[in-house]
Amino acid sequence: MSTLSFRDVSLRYPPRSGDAGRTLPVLERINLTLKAGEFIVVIGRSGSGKTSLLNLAAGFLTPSEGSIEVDGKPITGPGADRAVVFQDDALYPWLDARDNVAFPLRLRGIDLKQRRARADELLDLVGLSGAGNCRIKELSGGMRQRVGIARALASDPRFLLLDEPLGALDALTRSKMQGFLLEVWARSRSGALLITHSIEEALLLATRVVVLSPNPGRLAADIETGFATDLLGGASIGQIKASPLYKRMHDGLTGLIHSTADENEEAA
Ligand SMILES: Nc1ncnc2c1ncn2[C@@H]1O[C@H](COP(=O)(O)OP(=O)(O)OP(=O)(O)O)[C@@H](O)[C@H]1O
Repeated sequence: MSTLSFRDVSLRYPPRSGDAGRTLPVLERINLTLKAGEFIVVIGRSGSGKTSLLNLAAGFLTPSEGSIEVDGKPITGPGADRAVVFQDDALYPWLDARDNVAFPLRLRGIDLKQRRARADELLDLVGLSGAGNCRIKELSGGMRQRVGIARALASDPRFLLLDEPLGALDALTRSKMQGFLLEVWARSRSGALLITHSIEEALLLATRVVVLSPNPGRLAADIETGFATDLLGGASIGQIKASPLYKRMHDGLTGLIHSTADENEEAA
């Protein structure tokens, strides 16, 4: 089974202007393993280092200490085994939906006919059959995010890294997309690491919720949850949110995030 592991990972950013040459410790001694078939959602206060954590997993950043490993092998940069989806869909506006999805296959040298056929399969999977010829500007925000997810799946990644992918959507579309994302992940059998500000989203999507405390970011909690399995099994979001267990966990996480101390604030 594939694993993506943070081993004693610390990250410091170079000094910012006005910081008198001091580096900024952002993450400290993170130990975390994401397995294929798991859906880890990371929450924490603003600035706790969530995006930095995801960028490290993607290989866009290099740890100051420690290592990030896929199946025990340290990563040295981005790779096709890890696909990233951002809040801003980052699609290519000069390509239609099909060619956006097919783009990673083009980079792998797969011929035009084959990659377009695969792109159409992926567009079917994300519920966009028939939208292949659409220009990106003709698609709604939710549709664009689905094209982004289809594109991420094109390289058959072992890990999906999702940075607030639903953050820019209206409440109704977001709620629909949560169910959809869960189904796509379950079918792909990949490991997912998602960042969100929403405790509700974390509880509905995660098999594990990880809480980061700020300044520097440390793991404050790592909690297994079963609501995603309930959703996939046919329970409605309303049923889940009405359950006493959901309410207890929501209250517990809210309290935990508010109580996570910012060392700078404590010292002030
Ligand atoms: N490129 C950078 N150079 C210097 N400092 C940075 C850089 N990127 C982020 N930071 C700082 O690192 C800290 C963590 O940022 P990060 O974006 O990882 O947190 P976050 O938890 O994702 O925040 P938010 O919830 O607000 O998106 C913040 O103090 C931020 O100002």
